[in-house]
Amino acid sequence: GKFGKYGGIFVPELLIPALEELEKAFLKYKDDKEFNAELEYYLREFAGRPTPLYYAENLSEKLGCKIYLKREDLLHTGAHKINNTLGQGLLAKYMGKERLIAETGAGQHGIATATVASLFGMPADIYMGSVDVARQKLNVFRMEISGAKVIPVESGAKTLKDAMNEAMRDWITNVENTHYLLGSTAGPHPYPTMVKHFQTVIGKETKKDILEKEGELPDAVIACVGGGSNSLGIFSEFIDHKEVELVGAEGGGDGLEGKHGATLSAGTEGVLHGSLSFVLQDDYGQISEAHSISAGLDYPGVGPEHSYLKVTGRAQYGPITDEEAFRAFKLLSKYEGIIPALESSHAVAMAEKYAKENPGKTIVVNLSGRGDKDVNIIADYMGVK
Ligand SMILES: CC/C=C(/N=C/c1c(COP(=O)(O)O)cnc(C)c1O)C(=O)O
Repeated sequence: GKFGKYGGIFVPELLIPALEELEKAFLKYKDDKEFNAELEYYLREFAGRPTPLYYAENLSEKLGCKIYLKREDLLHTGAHKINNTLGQGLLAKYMGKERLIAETGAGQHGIATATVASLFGMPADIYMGSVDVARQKLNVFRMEISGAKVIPVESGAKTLKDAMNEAMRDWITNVENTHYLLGSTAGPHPYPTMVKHFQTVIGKETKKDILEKEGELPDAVIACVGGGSNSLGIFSEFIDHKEVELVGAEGGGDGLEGKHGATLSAGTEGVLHGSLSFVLQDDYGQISEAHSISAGLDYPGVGPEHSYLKVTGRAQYGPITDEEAFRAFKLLSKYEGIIPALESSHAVAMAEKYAKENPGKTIVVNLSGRGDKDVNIIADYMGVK
């Protein structure tokens, strides 16, 4: 469970047996015919896969590049998160677990967990920082109407990091009957490997479609990076093709001089939530408070595989500020009639920057989610009452 030196298992002794049980089950079922037939059934009939690889004609005109959008925003529940929650939810069922818990920031992973809990007839407790409960109200309502319990977290920054702390604490107490459905490629082994595995369906579809449409691989694949799952899901199929540039857009918040969540752009090596990766920390090793207009990127850690891709130079990462993301949110809404999640807006803004420096290239942007959840944040940001 290592990516170079990154990854590993840095957890209290109490969690080791649960992680070993989970790894054993994942290795047993990941290539199992029956498991995959059932997973593919739900991905197709329930979540709505495959998603389009849409040629954004107006945006391409405007940016002077060929821009393709991978439409994970069209999935049931509105983001890529359901790829992972269907995989882990089914695995939990096969393992005989009776209860699901999860952390959430943007509420997309939360609703994707609540949705599969309803589908598989399990109770779900979703931990969510009270700051995020306030700024992603629509998703809190959706989780509760789906039968899940949203547990506000009041510790620390009251955002994603703190929600993960509480979820891990619950898991330690209830490890016998509970599966912790971790929502990104972070955390202790096997989570970074397992979550990426369930997200690689994005990259597989993208590679097939771009070859059909263009007859060759794209020049660049661009995605936003919070914990790192939608980006690894789409990067995965291109990593071995060195001619394809992989670009990650991080939450630049107020800029690198101010508060942000750009862990790979400005962080250092450290341990958080059970794995060695890059983190935002002060000189004493205390994890710093992150900030991003988008709750899903508002996280002072990042998955260990991204740390490996960064130090080996296989992928490039840069910050996109709140302001740049906000402008890209409006750009896509106005030019393509697609309202993106604020997280995904960071990838669109990064594509704009890439297009300016690389005219005439072919770019694939992972549109990880839709922006319904964010309209009140945008309205406030615009000063619209
Ligand atoms: C697991 C906590 C992250 C959440 N969301 C992260 C997110 C992200 C960033 O997460 P990653 O793909 O895992 O980097 C990108 N796009 C959308 C639409 C997101 O909602 C959540 O709680 O919904």
